[in-house]
Amino acid sequence: MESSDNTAPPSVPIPTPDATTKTTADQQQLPTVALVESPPVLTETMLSSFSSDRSSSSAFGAGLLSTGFSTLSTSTSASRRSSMQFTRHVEVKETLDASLTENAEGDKQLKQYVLKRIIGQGAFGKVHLAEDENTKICYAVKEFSKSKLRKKDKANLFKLGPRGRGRGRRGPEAPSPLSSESSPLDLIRGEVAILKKLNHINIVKLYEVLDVAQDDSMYMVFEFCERGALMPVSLTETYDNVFSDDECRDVFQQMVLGIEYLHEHDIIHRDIKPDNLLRSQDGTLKIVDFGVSEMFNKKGDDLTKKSAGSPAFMAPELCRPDHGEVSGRATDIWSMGVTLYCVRYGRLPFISSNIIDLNRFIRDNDFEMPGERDQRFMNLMKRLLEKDPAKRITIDELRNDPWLTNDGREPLLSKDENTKNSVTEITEEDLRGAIQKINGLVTVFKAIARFKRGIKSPSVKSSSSSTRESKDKDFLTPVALEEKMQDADESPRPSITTSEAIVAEAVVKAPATTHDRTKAEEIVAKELDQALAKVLIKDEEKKEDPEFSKNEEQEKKGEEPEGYEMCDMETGKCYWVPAKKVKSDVEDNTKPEETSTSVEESKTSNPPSQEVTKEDKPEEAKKEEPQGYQVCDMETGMCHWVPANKDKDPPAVKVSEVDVVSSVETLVTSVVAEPSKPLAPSQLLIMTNNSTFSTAETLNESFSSSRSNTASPEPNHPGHHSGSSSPSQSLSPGPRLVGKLSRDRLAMFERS
Ligand SMILES: Nc1ncnc2c1ncn2[C@@H]1O[C@H](COP(=O)(O)OP(=O)(O)OP(=O)(O)O)[C@@H](O)[C@H]1O
Repeated sequence: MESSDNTAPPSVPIPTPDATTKTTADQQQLPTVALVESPPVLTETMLSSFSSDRSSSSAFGAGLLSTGFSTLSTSTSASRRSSMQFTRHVEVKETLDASLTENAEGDKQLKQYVLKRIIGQGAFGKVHLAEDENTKICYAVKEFSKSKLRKKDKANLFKLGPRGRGRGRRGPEAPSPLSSESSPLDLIRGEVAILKKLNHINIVKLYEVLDVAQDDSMYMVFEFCERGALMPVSLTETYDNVFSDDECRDVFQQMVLGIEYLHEHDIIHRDIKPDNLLRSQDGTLKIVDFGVSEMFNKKGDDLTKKSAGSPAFMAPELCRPDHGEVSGRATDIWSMGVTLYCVRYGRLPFISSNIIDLNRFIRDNDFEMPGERDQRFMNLMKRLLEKDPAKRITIDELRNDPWLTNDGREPLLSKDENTKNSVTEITEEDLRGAIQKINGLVTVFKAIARFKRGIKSPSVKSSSSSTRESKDKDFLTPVALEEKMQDADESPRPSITTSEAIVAEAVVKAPATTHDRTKAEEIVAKELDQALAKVLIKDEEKKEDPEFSKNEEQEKKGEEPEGYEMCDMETGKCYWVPAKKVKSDVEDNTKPEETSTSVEESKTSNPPSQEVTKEDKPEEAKKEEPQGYQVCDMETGMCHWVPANKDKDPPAVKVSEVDVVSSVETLVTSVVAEPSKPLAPSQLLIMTNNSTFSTAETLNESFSSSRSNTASPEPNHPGHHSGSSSPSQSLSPGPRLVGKLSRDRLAMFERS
């Protein structure tokens, strides 16, 4: 790859680990692989300022850049458009033997990077502001939980097959992270391989990848984008601090340049949204997060069947279950259109309180631009948000758009100049070399073992003891909560399900958790431990199960245990299902279920968790209307069939670890994102057998009234959408609605 070192300021050498004052014994023992000769010394922003843009470099010195967007000088944006985008290609370092130490000030330190504070939270870990102790240059260090990544990756295996595995997906020949040669870092190898190849001012620069062998974390060191994300996006609120016409144009031009560069090199980003567009101190836009990006090996090929990205930014052609192949370039352009709309108006063009309606709106509805007076902007938006991908504006057409170029007064940098820092095709060797491997399959088993140990935590108490003890505590256990609710209600009340109670219980504690996700997680983790004791197959039972013991032994020997981990594709939460159990559970599921009135009963007659498919529903096979309902977690899409018994109270819902974990995950997200509006227990999404959505509360009401009227809820065939919207459809959407949600999950909802 072309390097423009001659344009960069002189390098300040960074000491090798040996010379680093905080070198640990571990670092000395284990080799650091693939250290490169010229380490990064300056952020991309600084480099471009020094090399190509005198005005922004002086602005940097004057401290102008620490203020808001309005400080962006015209000369800076003009120079972006017209001068060469000097960037310096820096090799990405790979360090497999990093240690997390503590320095004299009590700050955590990873090699020369002193972790100063947390600046963000990603799906797989925190993002830290770090300072290089030698150069004093700041970086954003993104932490990844290996176990979370692995679970997600396994889930992707079920969902997508090997081609879709690993962050930053690519060709079918990508080695499986579970192959015998795998290392934990293989889980991000695709993303690293893509990032290593990119060299553009509007794309975040990756400097180093580090694995801390002895714990669950690995790290990616990125250039620090001082001004963070472009803007917050909310499903419910409008962001007031919208951008001026010039600022919108500047942001969009930079977006177009960055995406043109990617597309020209056959990389589809697939998750363009304001959250993934950060800004450096001088207002330079940086496209980040290549976790779901895809690189196509064949020139011009961009057809993909995959769905990824954030629902509110997804193109209409992706908003259909089982959509066929779509053009990845066109979907990126749609997302750019939604992003431009957000930047201009401070809100989303398509808004709905639930994902199914949102998808319908995106597919079928027009968007509005009330008060917009610039006809050029209106025309551009219509071409960006064109429902037919074949008619949608292309990047080449965008280059000449009257609004984007301000009628030719502010032209873009030429395509040749913009794309000349070529990306060479990622070869198999690149991919394998993206991160050097030292660990083998052992690591996989360690991760599984760790996960299992997590389930069988010694701190888990028996349900009775935990219930008794918790009465003394300042929060309610599920059982205590249930009792309390029943006391408060004169009429016999349908049994509150344990998963709801767990959520409810954590909600009780939620106000105290405020924005601190870590605290919230700690609190719910404790809750989870107790809850798991109630809902999981007991350890004793497991130990008696010869298949289970066999698996344990196999694992100890380092052999692959028989069975599989069942994972929620979105959250990556998994649990282990021994091989024999799988068979019997599936058989069990084909038999008509007894109505169970307690979690204990349901636990013995059913597997801890099974996604409900048509085949699973017992009565459907007999072509009878099934009596009962599905309980679905609106976040994960995990569903359970619960048979109804008209003469009795509605049965307690089976609860699995997956339910609990994902409920808690949803709760944590909600608590952290909207501490003032924690999820109520009734906000668990329940899909009744007439396929309308209702909350636990409305369902309970409907059962109560059906009992008093001795009439059962009208059963319709599952899968048939009534079309009527129940009041419960106005469920709180939760912050995740604008987060990532896979197409498959929506399909699952719609099929149900
Ligand atoms: N290079 C960076 N410079 C400054 N802040 C950053 C940088 N990268 C991430 N952040 C901050 O951290 C937050 C979380 O980023 P991150 O990309 O990890 O989250 P995410 O979108 O959930 O991605 P992922 O799915 O990959 O975990 C961002 O919103 C941003 O505020």
